[in-house]
Amino acid sequence: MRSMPLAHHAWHHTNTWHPIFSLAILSSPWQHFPVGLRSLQPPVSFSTPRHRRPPPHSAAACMACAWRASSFRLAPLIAPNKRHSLAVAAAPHKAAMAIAAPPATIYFATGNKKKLEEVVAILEAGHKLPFAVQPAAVELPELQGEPEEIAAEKCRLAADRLQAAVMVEDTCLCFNALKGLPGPYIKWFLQKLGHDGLNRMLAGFDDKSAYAQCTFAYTPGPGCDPVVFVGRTDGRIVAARGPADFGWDPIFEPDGFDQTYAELDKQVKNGISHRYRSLDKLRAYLLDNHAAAAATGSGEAAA
Ligand SMILES: O=c1[nH]c(=O)c2ncn([C@@H]3O[C@H](COP(=O)(O)OP(=O)(O)OP(=O)(O)O)[C@@H](O)[C@H]3O)c2[nH]1
Ligand SMILES: [Mg+2]
Repeated sequence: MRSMPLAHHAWHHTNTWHPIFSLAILSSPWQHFPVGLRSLQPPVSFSTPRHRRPPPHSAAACMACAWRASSFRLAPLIAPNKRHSLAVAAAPHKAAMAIAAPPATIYFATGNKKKLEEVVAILEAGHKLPFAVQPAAVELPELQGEPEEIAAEKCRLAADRLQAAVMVEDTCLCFNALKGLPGPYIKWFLQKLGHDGLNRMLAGFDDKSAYAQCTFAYTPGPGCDPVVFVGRTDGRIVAARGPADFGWDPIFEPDGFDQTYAELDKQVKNGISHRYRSLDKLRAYLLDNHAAAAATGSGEAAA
């Protein structure tokens, strides 16, 4: 342990499980998920460090850590939590390592077809990516906590399930009068209350302002801590207008428009949406890493 570089020490020993996730998972539909996910139920995985290699391992031998090192140096837009900051601050040996190129295929794991449609449209409309993004229909648990932590954990679970590079997103609808609620719990509020009920939640408030927030998380593979990117679009909650084929689109009117998300042309929504804003940051991050890896000659994208 004494010979373990400080960054690795920080990595392995600050990467502890937040109890709120264990509670969420124990009390969620998680229990019914297929074997790949079930095998991760507490206490097996969640009480143990998330890095699968027994610490301490050689930093040079760990491409996962090499990737992390490059991502921390190259992506100031990432919203690092305390653990990340610690790892970044204490990563001198990592900085010396080669930059790993993004994998050739990244899976977008979601159980929501409408999200998938928008992600595909947003990616197709922007800079061409030097790697493939493939959909993976994976049912992921609805976790509790802060949006960044929820997205990161979804990402870890999906990467474990698919044994691949994965991106996921988690979407919030936040009412300012309710200090950000329903936030990440909007799915349940929408299911139980519908558009009218969501409007009625604000009946006693003058402030109808709200924001839609999307948090993308990406990991190059199982065992690697995800990086997260947050995008937000401000607006207000209105009586439902427009097609009701995607969630709460009919009751969210983005600032600067007199149409709801549902009424807006899809291309317009995909140019201003919370999803566009976070996915655009992830795209920039992946392109930067790809360019940096190419510049250092550290390699072709791995399969
Ligand atoms: O009107 C909408 N416009 C959007 O742009 C949008 N994005 C997500 N949603 C809904 O908000 C909840 C998020 O929950 P969520 O992030 O957990 O998604 P999900 O469970 O459907 O899929 P996933 O978690 O498998 O990816 C779910 O009810 C989604 O249908 C949206 N509704
Ligand atoms: Mg979900």
